Amino acid sequence: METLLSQIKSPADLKKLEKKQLLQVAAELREQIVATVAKNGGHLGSSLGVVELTIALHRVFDTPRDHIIWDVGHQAYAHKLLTGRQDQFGSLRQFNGMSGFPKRKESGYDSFGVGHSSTSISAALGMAAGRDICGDDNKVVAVIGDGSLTAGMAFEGLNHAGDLKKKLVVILNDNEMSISPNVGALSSFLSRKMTSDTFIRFKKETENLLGYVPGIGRDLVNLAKRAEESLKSFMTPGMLFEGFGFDYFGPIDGHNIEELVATLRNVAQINGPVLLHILTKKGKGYEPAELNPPKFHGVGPFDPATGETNGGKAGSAVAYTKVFSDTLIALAQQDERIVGITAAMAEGTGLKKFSEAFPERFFDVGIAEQHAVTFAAGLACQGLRPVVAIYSTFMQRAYDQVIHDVCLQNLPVTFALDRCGLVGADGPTHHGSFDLSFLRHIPNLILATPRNEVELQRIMKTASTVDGPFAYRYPRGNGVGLPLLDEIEVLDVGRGELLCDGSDGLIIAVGDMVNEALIAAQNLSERGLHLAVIDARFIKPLDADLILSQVQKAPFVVTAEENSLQGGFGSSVLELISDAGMTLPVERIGIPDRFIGQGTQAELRTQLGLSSAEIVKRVLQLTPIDTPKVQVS
Ligand SMILES: Cc1ncc(C[n+]2csc(CCOP(=O)(O)OP(=O)(O)O)c2C)c(N)n1
Ligand SMILES: CC(=O)[C@@H](O)[C@H](O)COP(=O)(O)O
Ligand SMILES: [Mg+2]
Repeated sequence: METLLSQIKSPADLKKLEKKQLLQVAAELREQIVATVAKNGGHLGSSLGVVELTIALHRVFDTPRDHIIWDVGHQAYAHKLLTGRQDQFGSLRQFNGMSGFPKRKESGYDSFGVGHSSTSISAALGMAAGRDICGDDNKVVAVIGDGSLTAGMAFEGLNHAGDLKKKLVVILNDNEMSISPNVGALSSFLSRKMTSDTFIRFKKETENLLGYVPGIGRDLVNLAKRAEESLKSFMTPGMLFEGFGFDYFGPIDGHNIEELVATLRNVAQINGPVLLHILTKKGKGYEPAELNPPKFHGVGPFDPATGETNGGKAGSAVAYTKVFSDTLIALAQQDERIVGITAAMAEGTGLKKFSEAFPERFFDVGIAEQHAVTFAAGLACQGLRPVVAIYSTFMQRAYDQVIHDVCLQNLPVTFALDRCGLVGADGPTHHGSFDLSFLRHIPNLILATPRNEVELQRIMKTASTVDGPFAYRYPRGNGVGLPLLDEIEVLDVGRGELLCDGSDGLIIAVGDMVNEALIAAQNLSERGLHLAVIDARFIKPLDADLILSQVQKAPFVVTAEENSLQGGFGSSVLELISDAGMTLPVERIGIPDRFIGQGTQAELRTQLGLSSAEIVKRVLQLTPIDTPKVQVS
């Protein structure tokens, strides 16, 4: 039977439907989203939570002339399905397939590209201001979640919007969840917990105070009691947004399409900034996601009938995140100065376990990477040893804080950068391709990356002994399967490791690429070429003695890293060689100077030549003609 959804080729078709048919569209959208995410993995709960909102938005607004800007964009699956992309939806998050986030290149309906949080209000305000300069009259709507509203950037946008007074609709999608339950005073305020707490305290204090007034005390108390109800209704989340110069409406039920449509029609007419507060349930309509929102925030393939995932990858190797998590707990047991900080990623970074082991020494600061770093600097000033666990891509947000607040003052803050290099299906917004480049030139900062899980343990232990800033980065996925250490040794800072000797050429690698280098060296030695392999381990300080001593004997150097070639590890080796006055051919393997798409990590690494095969190929290109003729595998 043909579904209603399949008849919707664009929002114009949605507008033609009867009101009563919209519930069926909502159900069909949910079915399609669950079926596709169950196969491909993706951000399920957030998308299910805004199905009704998405229908209402495309009913009321004239998209794409009117702009909808989705914050983070992980909730935009229904939007994609209603805007002419049903045929491609099966390729969601696949190699060369549809992006999991709004992307301007993908569709004219995706008004703003996104993946990182809290940009929607600023972008929408820019569009509204641009519209007015150009004399247009299209409408602009930002949709932001309560989690994303915890970032300073969202408030920078609100602050400016209240000043510019442009015609702009901001929809606050409040489900009381970030990835984990949302945190912070703002979250309490929105959920009215603060309203009632504050109110009760206010009431008690007032009663006490008034009760003491001689003669008329009791009357005043009674008067105050009569004012109670109006006072209560006065203390709403609206006060906050009205303070920013917005007209506030809500909260309304974000799953009631009729109410949403009617309210949106009204707020769309208001000639200034408006905030519409809607209440939704993350995972709405799919029970496993409603019951366990963190699991279904971003989930791998699962059985749609039960919600069961396969419980992790086959094999004995442990995920780097878990190694980080367990090792940090072990280190913190020995050193009570260690505290853990996350910016709303307790699950993803593995700090959840730390928070259970050391609740007093753990901080979830909300989606506030900049604050996380400066907060850590403050803790370090107090003699503590903060470990800030942030995905490489999100650390981009806190660049100045790393330099100005931590490194300039040489404070002992450790940065644990998970998801370095290529992360896979989240694609270009989330690859951690740039961290070596944006960190390696910062004075005082030590920068290291492990080739396997045991090395991660050693680097972590080393970081815990250093009295200054230290960053280490490790990839998404599993280690190589080594048994973990109970006794972890401290490394010499800046000391690399010669893993394989040879004089026919030199490969210097970091991170996972060291393992590829070893495979390549083995392959080449079977062909009669004997290459030395160095695991530089520290990108800063580089092990100049080791590297230059090997460079002296080598006819050429190949560097390998899973980081942007621009200003990355290979560049640092080039600088070292040049500064030493040496000249020899240097080939650099790494991520090229463009944004990399989505796919599995394996697909992307093959596409970009981040592999032993590519190292072999480059070596053979550099090797003099009279070496044995060999086949490139
Ligand atoms: C700068 C940045 N930090 C962290 C993240 C990771 N992240 C993605 S969604 C999310 C929670 C968003 O919560 P909310 O805005 O309330 O949306 P919901 O998932 O509840 O719909 C987080 C922390 C991100 N995308 N960008
Ligand atoms: C949308 C977002 O930013 C996060 O949900 C991110 O996708 C998580 O990535 P991991 O799945 O690697 O934890
Ligand atoms: Mg939320």
